[in-house]
Amino acid sequence: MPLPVEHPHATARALALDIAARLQSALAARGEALLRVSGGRSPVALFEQLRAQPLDWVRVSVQLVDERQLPDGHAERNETLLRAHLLQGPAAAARLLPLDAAHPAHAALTADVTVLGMGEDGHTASLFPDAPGVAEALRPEATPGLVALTPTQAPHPRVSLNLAALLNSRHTVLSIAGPAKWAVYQRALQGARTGSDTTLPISLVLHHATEPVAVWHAD
Ligand SMILES: O=C(O)[C@H](O)[C@@H](O)[C@H](O)[C@H](O)COP(=O)(O)O
Repeated sequence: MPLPVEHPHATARALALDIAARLQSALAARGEALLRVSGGRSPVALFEQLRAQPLDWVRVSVQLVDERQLPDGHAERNETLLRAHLLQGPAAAARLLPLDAAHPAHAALTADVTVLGMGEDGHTASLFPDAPGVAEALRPEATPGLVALTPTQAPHPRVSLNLAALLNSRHTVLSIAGPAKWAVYQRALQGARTGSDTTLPISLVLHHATEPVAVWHAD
């Protein structure tokens, strides 16, 4: 397991600049780029910094790592958040790849950058430790794909990329804020050193990543 690279006292602007530089390199190398992002509440500031970056957005695809199973346009859908805060201004030209069973190939793509969030229960994307069926979704050797999961402690049934799909990324960012999430990350890192901690799904990302995960921690 490569040790994570930690960025303490992180700002949304510094993370946006780092991500934009990586997308720019991908565009230069391959002519297109895939950015995977999380939903939840935390990424709004990042999205607003990122959308203003001078990239050739028309060649950038964006995909969520998870979605709440709610009607289109619902305020609690991650896509609604993404459209309101990232796919605006220059970034409105980016292509949003749907995250649904009708497009299984999208879940198997290699991302250039994946931005993960984390809950205080150690979940990432919608891989909640208490969700029935999560063990299969957390098998690193599973075929990269989409899973349907229903957490018991969080609202809404979800669809999520499985661990194998999340790991399919040239660069992985874990973006967290506040002391409580920092403490959970520290526990997950401890577990990642042994590889046995399936109670904190983020620990498995840290353990199985083949490149160092970049941990951006805002105070
Ligand atoms: O749909 C979701 O809920 C997310 O993708 C999820 O994995 C999120 O990143 C964490 O729950 C952190 O969420 P907050 O940013 O709201 O704390």
